[in-house]
Amino acid sequence: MDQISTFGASRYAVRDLQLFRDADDPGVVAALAPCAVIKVAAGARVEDGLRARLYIVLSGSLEVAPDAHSVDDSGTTRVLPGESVGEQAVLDDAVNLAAMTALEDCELLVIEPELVWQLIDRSNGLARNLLRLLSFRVRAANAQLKRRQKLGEFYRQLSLNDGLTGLYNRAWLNEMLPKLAMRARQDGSPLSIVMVDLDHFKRFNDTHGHIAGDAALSSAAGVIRDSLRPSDFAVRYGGEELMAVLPDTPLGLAEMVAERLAERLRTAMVFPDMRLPLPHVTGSFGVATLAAGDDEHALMAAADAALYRAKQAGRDRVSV
Ligand SMILES: Nc1nc2c(ncn2[C@@H]2O[C@H](COP(=O)(O)OP(=O)(O)OP(=O)(O)O)[C@@H](O)[C@H]2O)c(=O)[nH]1
Repeated sequence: MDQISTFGASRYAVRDLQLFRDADDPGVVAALAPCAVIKVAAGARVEDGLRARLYIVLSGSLEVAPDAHSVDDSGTTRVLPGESVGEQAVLDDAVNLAAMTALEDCELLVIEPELVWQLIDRSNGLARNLLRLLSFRVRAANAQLKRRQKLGEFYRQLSLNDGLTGLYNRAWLNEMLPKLAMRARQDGSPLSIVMVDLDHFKRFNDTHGHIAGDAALSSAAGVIRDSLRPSDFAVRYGGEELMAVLPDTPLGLAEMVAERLAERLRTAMVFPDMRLPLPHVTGSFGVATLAAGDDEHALMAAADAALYRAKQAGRDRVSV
């Protein structure tokens, strides 16, 4: 990163610099003449020290990562001849955290911050160009932020869904059931749940293999998902334990929903592949409704107790 010349003695002209477009009056040209032109070899970092400076690429190209501490390289920009980097750090007098690396041998014009301010005072054209550039940068940063938010939301959704069945998972239940219970208490609306435990599933796995077991689980999950209203939720909260969460649903209606699920499960097909039809699986169902003054733990315990009764009574049935 050696100084090889001054701008005035170099082969470059002020009109080629984007920031100085329509702002190349003789005063500006004279002020820029003593500024350093440096050479940076391909692959080398532009070492800015602790002082922000304005750099304008005269030849070659730079890659700029927004923050030298950032680990991901999404959001890096390529700065081409005539374009500048570092103007924001100069304006707010901050240390330039951007990591600048030469993509090929480069020549850069270096403008010290004091001179940038003097030039802004002197040239309306430069001030206008700077404002335009900053406005463009703000828009680009906002767009990137939006993209990241969307990506974050995508991964959040992913973390709340079960990979095998696509149903909501235990993390979802832990986050959402307390909220649904609180809303039900506040609104005075009934909240019911139906716990489903597949019957003799260990035997099914042992007889037909784990892959067939996975297919049976997916089939059962599909039955639940496809049988509910859009406002209900289907959850896989354990290995072979599924649940329907039914807001605004009193106990009697929840029991009917459970009966419908039991019936559909009895007849649902399980196909791990097209050559091997498998026996149907059945489930035991425990239904409960949030009682006045109770919380989600009491609701889960009530449904669990009902499920236990369904198992004890011979499985493949609904208990309240
Ligand atoms: N294939 C498959 N099996 C699972 C999965 N998660 C849990 N299981 C199996 O589910 C079985 C549950 O067995 P148990 O809890 O003993 O109950 P069960 O055999 O269904 O008997 P009952 O509940 O009393 O009717 C175990 O063998 C688990 O390995 C899964 O993701 N895929």
